[in-house]
Amino acid sequence: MTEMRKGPHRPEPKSSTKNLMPRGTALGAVEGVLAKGVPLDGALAGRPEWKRMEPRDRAFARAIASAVIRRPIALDAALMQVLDKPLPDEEIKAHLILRCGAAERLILETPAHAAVDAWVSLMAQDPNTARFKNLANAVLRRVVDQGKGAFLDSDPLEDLPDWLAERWVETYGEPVARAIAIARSVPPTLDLTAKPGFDAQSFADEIGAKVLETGTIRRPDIGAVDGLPGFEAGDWWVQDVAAALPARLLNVKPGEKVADLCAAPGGKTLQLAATGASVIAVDASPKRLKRLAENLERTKLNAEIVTADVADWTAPEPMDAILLDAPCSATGTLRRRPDAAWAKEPGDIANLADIQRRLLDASFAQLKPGGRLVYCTCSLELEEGEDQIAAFLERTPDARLDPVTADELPGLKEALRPDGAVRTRPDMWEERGGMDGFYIARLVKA
Ligand SMILES: C[S@@+](CC[C@H](N)C(=O)[O-])C[C@H]1O[C@@H](n2cnc3c(N)ncnc32)[C@H](O)[C@@H]1O
Repeated sequence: MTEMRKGPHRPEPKSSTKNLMPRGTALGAVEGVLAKGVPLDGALAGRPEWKRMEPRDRAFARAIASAVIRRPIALDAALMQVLDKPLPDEEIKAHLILRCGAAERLILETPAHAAVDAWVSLMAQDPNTARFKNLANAVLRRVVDQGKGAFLDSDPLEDLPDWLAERWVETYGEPVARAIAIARSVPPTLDLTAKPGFDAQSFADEIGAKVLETGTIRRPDIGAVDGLPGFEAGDWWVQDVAAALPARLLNVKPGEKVADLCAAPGGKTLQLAATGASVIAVDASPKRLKRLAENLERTKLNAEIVTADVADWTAPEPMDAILLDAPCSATGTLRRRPDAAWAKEPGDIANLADIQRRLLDASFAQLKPGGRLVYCTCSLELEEGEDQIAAFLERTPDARLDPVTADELPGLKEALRPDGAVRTRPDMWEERGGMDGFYIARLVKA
């Protein structure tokens, strides 16, 4: 997913005023996400005009929509400094237009002369909102001067669905929960994993990036990934710094028989295949496996692809090593997918934990004695991580935790739990742009 950030990679709207199409697209998408829980990608691509839009306008629409979805309540706090009273509850569309306009002014920092007329026109176009057009004009002209303080003071925890914010406060305590919410409130970095032997430092210098201690190449701006040098050659792939850890911690050696379970779209399969191991990639989704196959082709790496439910899959022979990246609530990735917060419900977590339990038992059964399994989820919820593994160890006498050591996590000791499992959080490496929240445990079979 690409999205606009401030700085040199920021796509500007094609004309300074009245560029209505991308703004109208953003408005429709925000409505889909916040009111109906539709994923942002689907809400944007589902707009009839999407196919006709130029990449620049698409990026602009996505940037506005993402900005609103990250900070809806903070934007309301700013608007309330200018409005005499809130809009009536039923004026959903007018409210969303004000939020979108305020996001452009306050977050994307579009000057009033380039943004306000367009939002006033969108307000005027719809007979249901037309009577708010003068209000929109006045509010969006003044929202920076009068509302910026309230925007900056607003608590990012309030921009999350209540049940999720409450959960994080209960699990991690309020200061950490707030730090996680702050990490979600700004656009993420571009993180790349390179093939072994690739000159990551020269590449990083070329694209204005840094090589982090764990080997990930990180650039502050996402920009257009397929335009970067080395994309066609398949020298690297997009992968969050924390998402790159599980495959590394499996310590795969050339020639080993390795299964990547729940593999698609394949970031971790590529890492495993690049070690020279013999890799089987299993996933239940043919559509996602197609992307995995394309990724293997682009990077010129090899893995056997199997379409199957991991709960029913039997390995052709006992495996030396297994990576299980189980389906999860993905609450650790909300800084990359801020819209996903509205697509979840509290009950999802118990259902997913149940699926993870079954997949974990089935996966462990495919290991040879002495084999190792890395279990991971990109979730911040204990039921999908710490609690899941504690229960597994209790019911599985031939399993033990193989503690990860501090030198396996260069620069990231804070992610090491006392028991040797790993817990990353979006607020870790905050000054460098954070990371996805992952739980990772390495298990060994007796
Ligand atoms: C977290 S994603 C995997 C991401 C992937 N490992 C990567 O690094 O690109 C979870 C995957 O599990 C797959 N999945 C969900 N339930 C499954 C099941 N019962 N059997 C096999 N795959 C399943 C989904 O299709 C999805 O691709």
